Amino acid sequence: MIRTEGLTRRYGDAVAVDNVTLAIEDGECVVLAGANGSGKTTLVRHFNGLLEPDEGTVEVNGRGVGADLVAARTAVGMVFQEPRDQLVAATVGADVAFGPENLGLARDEIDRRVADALAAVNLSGRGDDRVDQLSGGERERVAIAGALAMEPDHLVLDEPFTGLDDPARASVLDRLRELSASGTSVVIVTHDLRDVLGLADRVVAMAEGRIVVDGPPERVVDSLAGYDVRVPETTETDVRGRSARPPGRC
Ligand SMILES: Nc1ncnc2c1ncn2[C@@H]1O[C@H](COP(=O)(O)OP(=O)(O)OP(=O)(O)O)[C@@H](O)[C@H]1O
Repeated sequence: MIRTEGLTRRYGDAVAVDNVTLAIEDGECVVLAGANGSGKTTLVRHFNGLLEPDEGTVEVNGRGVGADLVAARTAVGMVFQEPRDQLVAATVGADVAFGPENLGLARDEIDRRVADALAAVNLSGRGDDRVDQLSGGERERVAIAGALAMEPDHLVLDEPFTGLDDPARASVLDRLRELSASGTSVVIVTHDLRDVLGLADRVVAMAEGRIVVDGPPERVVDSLAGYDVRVPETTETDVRGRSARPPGRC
């Protein structure tokens, strides 16, 4: 579980996250929505200790994040909006293998994870491609694969679908659904719910650093309109489609 209690974070005098208390259960698929500047990224950067709260606490799996940063970063995988900054190796395969190698895993296990992760982002067979020759969307997919290969307890993706084509997006969404079903919590940060609303167990919306909406999509979708987030035009169908799936799963 990821839990924040009274989390407040300021940049200078400006309050970016304002007294947020939030618990994300294992296996829960949460869409964290809100307009630009509402505090989404600032909030999730606390989940693995990239930021420290000015006030309040953050726990992952029952432990304070600041007490063991390595444990928090192993437990919480993150993919950010700017994937370029997250790629570290010359080739696709080496980049995705980088994290698992640092965990000290056996070669077979690393190879399995890399192959699984590349398949999940529709990049099977592209392990030898040079990272500097990839398109922006392909880099985004490599960054997602790198996070998947870590097999974290909790996975946070910040605007993960902007540069992905339809097949890659569908493939990643399928994998996220599988991960959630197997107990990984998935947090998708976005101001555009068109792809993800039908998959979420829960939608949390922020405005001006506070949580203003929190509930299952079918209950809260009508209240999202006032918060500058984009919802599917066929919301009714999507939400009904989602509710036909087993509860508590992405
Ligand atoms: N490094 C920073 N220095 C100063 N102010 C910042 C910094 N990062 C964010 N902010 C401010 O904090 C507030 C929340 O920003 P944040 O990036 O968390 O919002 P967001 O909801 O993720 O927005 P977006 O959808 O545009 O990514 C905004 O007013 C932003 O300008």
